[in-house]
Amino acid sequence: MPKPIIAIPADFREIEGNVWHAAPHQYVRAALNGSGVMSLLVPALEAGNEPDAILDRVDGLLVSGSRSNVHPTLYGREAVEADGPFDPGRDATSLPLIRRAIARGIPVLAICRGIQELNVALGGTLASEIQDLPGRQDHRKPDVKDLDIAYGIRQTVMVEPGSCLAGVVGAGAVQVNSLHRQAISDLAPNLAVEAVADDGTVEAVSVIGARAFAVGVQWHPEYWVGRDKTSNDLFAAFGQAVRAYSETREPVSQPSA
Ligand SMILES: N[C@@H](CCC(=O)NCCCC(=O)O)C(=O)O
Repeated sequence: MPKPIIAIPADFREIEGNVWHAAPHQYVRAALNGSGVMSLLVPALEAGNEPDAILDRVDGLLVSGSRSNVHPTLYGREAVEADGPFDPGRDATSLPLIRRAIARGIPVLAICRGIQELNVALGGTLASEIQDLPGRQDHRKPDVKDLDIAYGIRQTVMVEPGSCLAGVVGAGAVQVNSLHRQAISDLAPNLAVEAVADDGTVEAVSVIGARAFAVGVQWHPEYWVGRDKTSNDLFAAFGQAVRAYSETREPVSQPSA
């Protein structure tokens, strides 16, 4: 039985003077080693992607982190300097894929920028530079080159008892990392908060009434898959949901020759 396949929306990135569609290896590695699934990257196009044609061919959606931010016009306000950098191709690709995957009951795991896209895709808003807001801690990526330090586990989040996430990683205090400047502000109508940080920052959500696994986390479990139980449990649960969906997915009918 071949491994199921998930889609990962790529970033539109300038690398060595050219433009690439790229995603960090840590997500592909976590999907393979933690979920037992293969990954296909979806190019970050402002136009041209057809979400349902993509989703017809995969068994899950993994929405990765990125240093870029969702454009504020997508949640009803004008952009200011603090809201950048932007990636309109990523926004135009990721948000429709999220909406259609949830509507079709395709498993979704959304990480960091991904939880922010999930919230915006379903009608919520974001706050920028949250470390400057009263009472908020500094959740930003540490300015170091060593990735084990940058992605170091350094904050406690409280997982809501009875939540979807509690069923995966357990309720109560969980130790996670933190690499973000934005966070959920107005929660989308059909999202439920599943974990919060000490300063009230929303750290995890799930889709109310979702037909399949549909969870977003503000931290980066993908980096520690294979070395951290919480990370392992989250990707294992995503993999289980993807395999369950793959057993029900209709093969794509090829047009007759
Ligand atoms: N841009 C958003 C989301 C942050 C995020 O996804 N961070 C992971 C990438 C870290 C990096 O490579 O810089 C925000 O800042 O809130």
